[in-house]
Amino acid sequence: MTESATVNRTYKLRSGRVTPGQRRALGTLADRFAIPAGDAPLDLTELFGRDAPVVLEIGFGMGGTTLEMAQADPRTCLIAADVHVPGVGALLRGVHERGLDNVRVLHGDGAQLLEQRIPPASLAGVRLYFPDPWPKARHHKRRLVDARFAALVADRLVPGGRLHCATDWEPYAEQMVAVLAAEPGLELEHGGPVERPAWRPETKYETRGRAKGHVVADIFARRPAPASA
Ligand SMILES: C[S@@+](CC[C@H](N)C(=O)[O-])C[C@H]1O[C@@H](n2cnc3c(N)ncnc32)[C@H](O)[C@@H]1O
Repeated sequence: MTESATVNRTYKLRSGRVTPGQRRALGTLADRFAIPAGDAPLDLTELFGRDAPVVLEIGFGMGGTTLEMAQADPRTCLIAADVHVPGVGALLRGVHERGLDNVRVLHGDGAQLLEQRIPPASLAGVRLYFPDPWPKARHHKRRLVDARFAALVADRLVPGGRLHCATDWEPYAEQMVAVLAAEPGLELEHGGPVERPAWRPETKYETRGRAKGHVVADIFARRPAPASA
């Protein structure tokens, strides 16, 4: 994987223990549900076989909440990216078992996909649920949400499109609020974190964070829609 110009770190593809079911899914379902390889910008209408709002989720983990949200809202198409092999296998399997036709899966860096293959003004939403918090100061530069990421998201959202972040790491929530508020192409909604909306199921990582007493923040920023005449 080449280094992205947008994000100041390279994410390595992560292996981990893959179950036989995940392995089968990786072998047999990728042709149907994976993002086609290559560098060319994606034609999102062609990718899903229809013209529909498309949302990108970066870092879906094992994909449980991704499946729930895709099933609950079949009119929205979802591109789900993660670097972790078992999670990709689990999501491919879940998409097949639930008969979902509104999910496509990338085994790779979601920020790089956003930068290199998602056309400007094409996404209805970007979701980032519990990105790695990189708590040590010397690792803060690896955090996904920084000024360059905010500018990239602003460019790829349609007017009125929304970035939705969630984190249980308070200093990262503060960083998110600061960089999103400073991005001229985005409007921070509510001025700061809010409680989890009912339509976002609790994620696996979030459950662990709550068990440790962490406070969870949901943060929304919108690309402003042009004022109507
Ligand atoms: C802390 S986990 C959270 C997973 C899930 N969203 C949850 O809340 O349970 C972060 C996830 O992001 C993935 N990840 C980190 N950087 C990524 C990137 N640049 N592109 C895609 N996935 C990434 C990791 O592999 C991991 O699955």
